Amino acid sequence: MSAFYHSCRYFLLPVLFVAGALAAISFYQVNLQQWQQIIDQLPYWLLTAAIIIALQFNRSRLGYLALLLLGYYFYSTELASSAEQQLYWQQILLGGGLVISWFAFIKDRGVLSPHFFIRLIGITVCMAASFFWVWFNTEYQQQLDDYLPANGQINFRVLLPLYLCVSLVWILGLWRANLVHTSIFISLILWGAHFLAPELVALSISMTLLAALYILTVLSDSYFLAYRDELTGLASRRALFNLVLSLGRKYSVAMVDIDHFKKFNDTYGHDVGDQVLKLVASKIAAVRGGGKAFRYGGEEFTIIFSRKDVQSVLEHLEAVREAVEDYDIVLRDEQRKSQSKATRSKDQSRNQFKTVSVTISIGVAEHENGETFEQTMKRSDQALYKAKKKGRNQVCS
Ligand SMILES: Nc1nc2c(ncn2[C@@H]2O[C@H](COP(=O)(O)OP(=O)(O)OP(=O)(O)O)[C@@H](O)[C@H]2O)c(=O)[nH]1
Repeated sequence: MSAFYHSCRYFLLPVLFVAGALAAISFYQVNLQQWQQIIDQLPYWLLTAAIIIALQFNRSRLGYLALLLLGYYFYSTELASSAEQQLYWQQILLGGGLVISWFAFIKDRGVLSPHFFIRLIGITVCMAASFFWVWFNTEYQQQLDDYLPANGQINFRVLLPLYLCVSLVWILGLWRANLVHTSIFISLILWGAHFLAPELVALSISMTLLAALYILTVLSDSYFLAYRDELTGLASRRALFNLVLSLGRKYSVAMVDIDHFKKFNDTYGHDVGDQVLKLVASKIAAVRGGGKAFRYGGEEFTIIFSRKDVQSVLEHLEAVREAVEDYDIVLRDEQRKSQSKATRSKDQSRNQFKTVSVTISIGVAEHENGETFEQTMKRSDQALYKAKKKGRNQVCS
């Protein structure tokens, strides 16, 4: 998966999705008014659900964020008068912004662990820092105005840390795109918008959206963990057996195995073996003819062709075999990281990149009437064994 595709899928897409939802809500705002009472209660229910689900699936950062948002929603709708909120809006905006941003940089940890106290201390420090920052800027406003350029007005100066946080979290989101991070980034934007442009989105709407986003993030992340192979990004064996339940009578199963992979691992090391597995997996995933690729386990892959007989899939499997055979894999030289820049450019000029290549063997079988999936798979395994015995790097049926 290219880095661009990755950041589109895990960062830009959710951001656009939330922006689209907000646009739709503001478009239908008039129609929603009759549901106002329910909408005002929704954040309580959904944020509570988000806390339970996030903690259940060990996504502690989203759990804590949902808890803090729930607390803030209760404070602003039930506890504080609007005069009190006006008085401390900068501190709360800045403190909340710092907390949300800090969450983007830490890891999910167990709730019942010493990390819980570290999170509490962190939240307290963020709030204290924001109170101090606002006090400092107000107290020394005159002196700061004298020394700083004209655009260093009080509001801009007070909120400067927030702007920096948004930029940092945004950059981190593009670089390390994942759904939890994107949810944190969106929380930061909606948090800022609530204070700086309150007319844009009602608090109940933004809280409801965030709670829904957290729940979706946790559930889809967990689905991904269960059904995707972490190393190659292919669907996992569990996903394969899920798909089997929906297969009709006509399908073909191909088993793919990298040739002499043990020797490869022994020669180049397990890390390089992992790199090669990833690259081979990307070639297998590109199979045409409606094939769906899975990592079966180790260096074995399975391709399922629904509604296809063996004769019609052979050319596509042959194309995959050729693609792997023709692929010169350039190895990342781990030593290069520790070399000086000068040595590295000398190495490059001597063209010292190491390239390797591997081959794969494939066995394929077609489902026959009365057979279970396991039996068809066993026959494709036997065909794979035949391919290995005949000298490897070929497709057998
Ligand atoms: N690097 C790496 N190696 C793996 C992984 N999973 C399995 N392997 C290795 O794959 C190798 C499989 O070797 P074998 O099943 O003996 O077969 P082979 O060497 O590929 O030989 P043939 O199948 O007979 O061509 C073992 O050395 C495993 O350690 C993995 O995730 N990463």
